[in-house]
Amino acid sequence: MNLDLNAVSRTKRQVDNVLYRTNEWNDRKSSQPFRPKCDYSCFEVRDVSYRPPGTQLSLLNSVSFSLPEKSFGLIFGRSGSGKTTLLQLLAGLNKPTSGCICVQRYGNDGYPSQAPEPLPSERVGIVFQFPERYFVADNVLEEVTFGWPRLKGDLQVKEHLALRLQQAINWVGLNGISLDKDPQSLSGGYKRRLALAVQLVQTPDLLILDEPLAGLDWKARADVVKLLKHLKKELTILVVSHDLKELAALVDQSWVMEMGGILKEEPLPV
Ligand SMILES: Nc1ncnc2c1ncn2[C@@H]1O[C@H](COP(=O)(O)OP(=O)(O)OP(=O)(O)O)[C@@H](O)[C@H]1O
Repeated sequence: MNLDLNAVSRTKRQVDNVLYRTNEWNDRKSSQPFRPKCDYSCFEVRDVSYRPPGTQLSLLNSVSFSLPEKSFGLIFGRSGSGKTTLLQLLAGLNKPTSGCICVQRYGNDGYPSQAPEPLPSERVGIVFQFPERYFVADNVLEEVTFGWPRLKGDLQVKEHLALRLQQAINWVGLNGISLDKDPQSLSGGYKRRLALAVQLVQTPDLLILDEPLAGLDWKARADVVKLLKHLKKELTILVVSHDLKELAALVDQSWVMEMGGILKEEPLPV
C-alpha cells in the first residue's frame, strides 16, 4: 500500500486542531478569569524534557526559558530540532515527560511573589503552520465561532460572545470582509488574519505562532508582520520562525533550538 505521509501528517494536525479548538472552549468556559494585579508575570518553561510515548527518543532535553508578559519571543533553529514539539507542549497538546510549564508572578524586587501556577492550556492560543489548511467551516463567521456552544435563550451570554467576535474581527482587520465569505476564497494574508481571529476570540494570554510567514508572498508577509506589531501591544507572543530578518524589529528575546532539542538564549543572527 502506498501511504502519502504528507497527507497523514496533514490529517493528524487537522485532528489536533479540531480537538484543540473544541476542548479549548470546554475548558475555557469552566475556568476562572485569572488576571493578577501584580508587578509582572512570566510564562516559564522549567527543565522540560519530552519523549513521545512508546519511544526512547528524547525530542526535548532540559529546555528552560522565561517569557515576560506582553513581550515577543522568537525561537529559531534547524528543521527537525524540536521547535514545533515545544510549542505543542506549551499549548497542552502533549505533556512534558519531566519538568513543568508555569506562570510565575514577580514582585517589585524581581523575586517571585508567590508559588508558580501551572499554565492552563485554555490560556494559550496556537496558530499552526499553514493554518488555512485546517479551516473547517464554509464561511468566516462559522470558522471563528467553531466550537462555541449552540445556545438557546441566554441573551447575556450571546451578547458577550458577539462582542468578543466583533473585537477579534476588528483586531485583525477583517472588518471589511463579509462574514459569509468562504475562508478558502480569501487571499493568503487574509487567511492568516482569519486564523489569528480564531484564536483571539478566545482572548488567550499567550499567543503561539508556528512559522506565521511561511508560504506567503511579500505583500502578505509585510501585512502579517504589521499585524503582529499591533498585537504585541496587547499580548504575550511566542513565535517559531525561519524568517528572522522580517521579524527582528518585533523581537524582545530570542533562543536557538539546537539539534536534539537543546534550547539556548541567543541574539538573532541578522
Ligand atoms: N511523535 C513523534 N515520534 C518520534 N519522532 C517525532 C515525533 N514527533 C516529531 N518527531 C521528530 O522530532 C524531531 C523534531 O520535530 P519538530 O517538528 O519539533 O521539529 P522543528 O524544529 O519544528 O522542525 P521544522 O522547522 O521542520 O518544523 C523531528 O526529527 C521529528 O521527525
